[in-house]
Amino acid sequence: LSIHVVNKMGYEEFIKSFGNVVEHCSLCAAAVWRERPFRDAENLASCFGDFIDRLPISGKEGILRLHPDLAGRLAQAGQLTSESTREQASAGLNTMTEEERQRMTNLNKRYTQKFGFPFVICARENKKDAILRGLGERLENAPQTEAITGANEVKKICRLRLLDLVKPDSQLNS
Ligand SMILES: NC(=O)NC1=NC(=O)NC1=O
Repeated sequence: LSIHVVNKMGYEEFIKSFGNVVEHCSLCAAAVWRERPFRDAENLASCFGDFIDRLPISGKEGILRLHPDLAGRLAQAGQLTSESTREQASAGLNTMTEEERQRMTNLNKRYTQKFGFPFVICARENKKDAILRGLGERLENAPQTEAITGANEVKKICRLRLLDLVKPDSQLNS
């Protein structure tokens, strides 16, 4: 997509195109549409980021609750969205040993029990060892801290998904 095409979209088309750049949260796209026109993909990503930053803690937690666990039940059942499937595979989460998977499952369960939302990290910026380490470390954080830390990871995931969708004109045969 060219940013010029994006800027001409009505909100239905915009939501259809960007409804999953924040996992299962088309509300974000529905809200960000009003900020058009966007200069480029980075500007579009920062509009999504600002929307997430402006949410109250309850809204940030809500966005985190919409995320699938890493290497969790949905992943093992092959029921992740295509974006999540690709991201989790890129971190090597689909090639874990049984021991690693067990450790991930236990840590995810402890994290979700403590915070009331799942552990979210940008899988494209981390490999499985960093993810397991991050999960163990962040488990010690205060709830308020983790809602914000998780939301910042969602912003990284969202930006990378947008950069996949919106290409600079130089890269398009427009
Ligand atoms: N719980 C998660 O962190 N999920 C995910 N992170 C990603 O980068 N993709 C996901 O599906």
